[in-house]
Amino acid sequence: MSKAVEKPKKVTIGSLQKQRKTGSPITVLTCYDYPTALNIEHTHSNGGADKGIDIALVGDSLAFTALGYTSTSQLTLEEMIHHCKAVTRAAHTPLVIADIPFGYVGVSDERAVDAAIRLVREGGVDGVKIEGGVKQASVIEKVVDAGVPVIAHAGLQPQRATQTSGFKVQGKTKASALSIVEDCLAVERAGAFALLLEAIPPQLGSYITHSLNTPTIGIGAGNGTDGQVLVQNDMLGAFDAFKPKFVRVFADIGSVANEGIAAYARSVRAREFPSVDESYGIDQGKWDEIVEYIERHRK
Ligand SMILES: Nc1nc(=O)c2c([nH]1)NC[C@@H]1CN(c3ccc(C(=O)N[C@@H](CCC(=O)O)C(=O)O)cc3)CN21
Ligand SMILES: CC(C)C(=O)C(=O)O
Ligand SMILES: [Mg+2]
Repeated sequence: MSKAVEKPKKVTIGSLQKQRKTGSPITVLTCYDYPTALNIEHTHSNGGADKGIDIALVGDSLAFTALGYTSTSQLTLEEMIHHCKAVTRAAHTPLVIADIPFGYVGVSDERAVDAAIRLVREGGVDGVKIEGGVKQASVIEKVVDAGVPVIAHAGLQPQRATQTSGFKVQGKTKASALSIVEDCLAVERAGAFALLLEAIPPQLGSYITHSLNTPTIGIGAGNGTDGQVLVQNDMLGAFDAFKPKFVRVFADIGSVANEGIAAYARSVRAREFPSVDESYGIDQGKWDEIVEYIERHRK
């Protein structure tokens, strides 16, 4: 008897908490559209939770990587929803989380809650990510109360890059490290189900991970967090406008794509493409009859 192909089991908040308890690292990767979501779904072809990419993050980094903006603050909620729809058509097994774009948190609780609900209802995502700490704890609580699971994002907060004078490592002084620890404790108390830590020293990443009961996911936060996240275009060599220190290129599809496109252009110019096999041929006798017919009838 042939073994039935088992549908992979959907990742859940519960399975992520179990991974933290058992020390099985949580894998997170950004994705922005249907093909990048298919890449992530494909990692589950041999299993489910705990096997492939656990969380697909529709990050507002798509402003840079998918839309060519020069800042994430240019990204609208409508654009984010459009990308979430494409992602959720392909990503069925991972938990899918969307960044709430710039301009929706810190204005009024209602504005943030409405944005979170639209991302779930229209974008089809499972939850949202909110940058912030102590000051954003109450809005995180409101979003959670509205029924939308939240990942909090502390340390370097790219939506505040202008206020922090650029994409700079955080938590290198006593005051800064303390304020990040306070942020993490506050968002955990507010009900965030996971915590993303960006661009902090590895010791601080481990310290926070030991201080919380909530799973931590690091990007440039060292090897002591419960999980890791990278931007898919960065780790596939498909984005080079800037390259943070924490990026490792695991496969260079950017150069493969460039080489392929250049080879296509060369083949067209050399009239080497298309070949006979790549054309819809008919035999010459038939064509001769067609030409004769056309010549007789054309005006
Ligand atoms: N493509 C992409 N990758 C990312 O990792 C990313 C985005 N976009 N957009 C949103 C934020 C912005 N991020 C960034 C961007 C740049 C640096 C960077 O170049 N950092 C310097 C350190 C600067 C300093 O500490 O003075 C580095 O060398 O890593 C870090 C994080 C992370 N996120
Ligand atoms: C870099 C990750 C954590 C993110 O927030 C994004 O992709 O927007
Ligand atoms: Mg982001």
